Amino acid sequence: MAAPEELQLFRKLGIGAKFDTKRFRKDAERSQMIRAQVTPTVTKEEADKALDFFGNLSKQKPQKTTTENTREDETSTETSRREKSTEALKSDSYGVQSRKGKKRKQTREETDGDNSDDSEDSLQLLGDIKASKKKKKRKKKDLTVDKVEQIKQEKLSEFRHKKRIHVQGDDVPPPVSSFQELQGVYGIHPQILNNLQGLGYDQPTPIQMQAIPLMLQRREILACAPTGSGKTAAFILPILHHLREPRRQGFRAVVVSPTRELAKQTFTWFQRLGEGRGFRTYYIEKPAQAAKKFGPNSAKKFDILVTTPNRLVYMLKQDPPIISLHSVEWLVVDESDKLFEEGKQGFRDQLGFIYKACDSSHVRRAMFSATFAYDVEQWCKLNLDNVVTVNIGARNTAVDTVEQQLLFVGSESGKLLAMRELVRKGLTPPVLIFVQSKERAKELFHELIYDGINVDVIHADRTQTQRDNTVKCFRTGKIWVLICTELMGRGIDFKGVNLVINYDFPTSAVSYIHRIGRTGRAGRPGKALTFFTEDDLVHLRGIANVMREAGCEVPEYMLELKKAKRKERRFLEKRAPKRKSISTTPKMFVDKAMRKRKMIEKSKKTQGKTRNQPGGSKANTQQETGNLKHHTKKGATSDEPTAKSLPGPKGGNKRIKKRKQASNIVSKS
Ligand SMILES: Nc1ncnc2c1ncn2[C@@H]1O[C@H](COP(=O)(O)OP(=O)(O)OP(=O)(O)O)[C@@H](O)[C@H]1O
Repeated sequence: MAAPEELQLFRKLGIGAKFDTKRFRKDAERSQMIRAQVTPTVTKEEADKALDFFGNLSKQKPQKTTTENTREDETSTETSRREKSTEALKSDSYGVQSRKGKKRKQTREETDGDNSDDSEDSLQLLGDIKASKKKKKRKKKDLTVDKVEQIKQEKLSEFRHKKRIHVQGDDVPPPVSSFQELQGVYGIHPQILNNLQGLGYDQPTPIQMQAIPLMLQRREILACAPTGSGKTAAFILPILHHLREPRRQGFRAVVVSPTRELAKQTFTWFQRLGEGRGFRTYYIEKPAQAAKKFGPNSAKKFDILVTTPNRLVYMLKQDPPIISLHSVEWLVVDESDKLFEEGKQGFRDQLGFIYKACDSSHVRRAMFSATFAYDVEQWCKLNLDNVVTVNIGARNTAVDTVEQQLLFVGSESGKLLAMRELVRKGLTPPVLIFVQSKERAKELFHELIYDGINVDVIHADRTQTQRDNTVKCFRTGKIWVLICTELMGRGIDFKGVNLVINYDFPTSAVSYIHRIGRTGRAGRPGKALTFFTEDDLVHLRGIANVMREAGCEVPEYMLELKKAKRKERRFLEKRAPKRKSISTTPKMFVDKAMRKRKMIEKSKKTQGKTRNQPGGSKANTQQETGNLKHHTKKGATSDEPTAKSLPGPKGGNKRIKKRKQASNIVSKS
């Protein structure tokens, strides 16, 4: 600082002169020409520190250069944008929100973490703007990938929700929405897609959407989907894809079904869907015949085996075994809950035997059914490899395309009256009638055929040829009404069955679901009518519940009936109530009809023999063909009396009229 005398001299000399106080501010201040600026004694940092009660500022980074500031601004803008989009994602999800919430929170935490990282990096890399930008870009990309994945998952859940597909398991592949996708993603052979198109399969059904990709990824599955929803194609397609081409390696795929009729139907579907691919599918019709056919090496000609458990086990148990399952890559158990049943009616032991016989290290298993059983699920979870369960819709429900109705008929004789009343009003064929036993099937057949209805019957006592012919005639419309037992309850796909009549009440809700599932298939409409008497009250509640679930009106009292205990239900399932025999036709008429029929058959045989002598083999062939024609013409193929072999229509009609007058159906539904 200059002395005061010097300053005074400076002022005197400077009188009149113009002094640039701005330029020489310091000198002006020193000479006190202008007032010196007060420099704060406390710096900004010091002031801020004093106000920082929670010590936040101590964590603050040092001041940055302009460039750094700009970058930080960008980062904070980006952060807030990310936060905003995360918030947006959070608010637009529904079903996914709860599950994804945690992940989102984590993403946000990661995002926050990213920001601090960014700032630290920018400090470390002072001036190295390029490097910092690169890293930021990568992070931005990572985040976009996460977001895209998240949106994809949400869309997937939404799609599954819409199609009522419920899955349980790890790494479940996304469902496909079209068959074409299967070609794009999995390389399904175009010929198979052509075959699908030829069959009129435009869109996959929900079970096909999910089960096909799973099996194509060689995942073991337990699938449960409503009756008539296309489960057969859902397992046939992946099998055909995995087998690639025919090989001389022996059976590489085995499908086990509970009945011959179903096995034969599945065999036909393998041929239709695999047309043009050259696969050789074998259906065990007669084990003895198969034994001759296979020999030690000849079974190698075949690729796919479709069978019932008993036939296969019989062949496996021969010494040496007639058949080998060592090369099996796919074991499919159709109607799995039925095959898992224990005891006389079930096939659990046989299934166990087959399961063990498929001992290749890379064998995969798939279980399919329309109804769910807890023990099958538990078994699958314990024994299958990383199993995925697929359920379509609610478990153990009937399809809503079937209009269901219950009819109280008072007593056993009331059933026949109700049946005749239905015929009087007019039935639209084809119609399936379920009874509880083969004896009752025969009895009802005798009654209905007497009424002049185009009816036939199928049950376990009939020969294989008779059963096959009956099925064929019903499929082709030559028979309009088919009486059957539980044998036809599962899996059989008769196109366009118009009405299912439960003449005898089913002994369980599961049996009811399968029986009425013979109609209303593949989205078509159908009707189901169930007769009940007081003997059936114990099962009524269960079936009423199934009906209500499917949206049918059910009287409230049925739902309030006493619920049978689990043990009791199990017992009742296996034992249908004893019922009075179905008979209103006097025995005399039935016997007369039988005698007449036998006489006709006998005379035909003798005629055939005399006409064709001595050419024996030719004669037999002609006779077989002749018989077949005769049966199909009349719409009956059995050894039971046919419409024509019974007493003339006149007497029958009079009696029918009387019966009709007497019929008085009491309906409570
Ligand atoms: N994608 C599809 N598009 C059109 N029809 C189909 C499709 N898939 C299957 N179908 C038809 O639907 C009908 C029922 O199929 P399928 O017999 O496989 O049913 P399901 O689920 O096995 O029934 P169930 O439980 O009674 O055995 C068949 O006639 C079949 O041809």
